[in-house]
Amino acid sequence: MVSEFRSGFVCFVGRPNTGKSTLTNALVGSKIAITSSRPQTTRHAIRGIVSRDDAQIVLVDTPGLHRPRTLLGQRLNDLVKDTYSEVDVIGITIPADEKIGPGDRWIVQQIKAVAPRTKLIGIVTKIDKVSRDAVAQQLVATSELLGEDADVVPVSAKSGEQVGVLVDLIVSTLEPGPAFYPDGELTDEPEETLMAELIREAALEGLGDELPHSLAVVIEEIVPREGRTEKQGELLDVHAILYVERPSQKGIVIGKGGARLREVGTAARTQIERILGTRIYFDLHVKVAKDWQRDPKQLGRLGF
Ligand SMILES: Nc1nc2c(ncn2[C@@H]2O[C@H](COP(=O)(O)OP(=O)(O)OP(=O)(O)O)[C@@H](O)[C@H]2O)c(=O)[nH]1
Repeated sequence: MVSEFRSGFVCFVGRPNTGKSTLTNALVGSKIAITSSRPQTTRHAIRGIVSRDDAQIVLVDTPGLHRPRTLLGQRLNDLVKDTYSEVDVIGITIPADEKIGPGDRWIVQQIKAVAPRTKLIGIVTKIDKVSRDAVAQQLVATSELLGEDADVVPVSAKSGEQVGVLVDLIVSTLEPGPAFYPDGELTDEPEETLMAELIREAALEGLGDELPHSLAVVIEEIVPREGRTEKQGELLDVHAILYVERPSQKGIVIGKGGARLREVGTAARTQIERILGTRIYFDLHVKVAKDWQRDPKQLGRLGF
């Protein structure tokens, strides 16, 4: 019997340095863990996609949860908590080589309070760093921390040991559902797609239903700015075109005196700089591509 296709959203949560990023990369494989598309169900960045014949796991990024000291910290935490209740599975990362402490307990408490129905998996990371006995002890401690309902799995993202077991476990906890990304592939040009998608998202922000299917963004060129000193850091000049279907839509996207387009650029730039860690200068243009939605050649050119 062929089992039903399963899919869902997963995020890794844990104290800093517990191996979340390394694990993400190990799961996603060589294709780097940046991608662009954000499905409707979550407002948070996708870090990677694990695609198999029988399942698709979408790894969602969350900034870390911190003990809030400021109002801004509180707001950030609220955002993170939204993610906890939106995802299907939360993997709590506990390093094998460090004792479970108040920081771990606080995170688990928060998650259980905010997202009581989200499935938890305890992931004991970095098992290559300690003895088998120490791993076993940490598994027991993690199980006590999370409660009986939670599965606990040991893994080394570095050696790859148990990575497949973790994927199997995650898949087994997901509900039947479709692949969110049809071919399951991450693009070979993740940065371009990411930029295009974030610009598109920013341009659609706050607009009604009319525009969404009529807007495509093409990154024409990414050019490193010359003459930057090491101290200034890299700056990328990014030339992008926003294609709309009708002249009336062009006005909407550009806004009065270009105000809206500038906002779009700023919003997308802020996000992209955060994700890529590189400064960006956007040169955005809006063009009308008549009836492109019905023209297969145009569609192809625009990456649809
Ligand atoms: N030996 C070993 N080291 C690991 C493993 N996974 C991660 N590390 C190391 O642990 C450190 C932290 O790993 P990250 O993946 O950056 O941890 P993180 O949880 O994403 O950290 P933050 O981004 O600070 O939250 C890095 O130096 C990794 O190389 C592992 O399986 N084995």
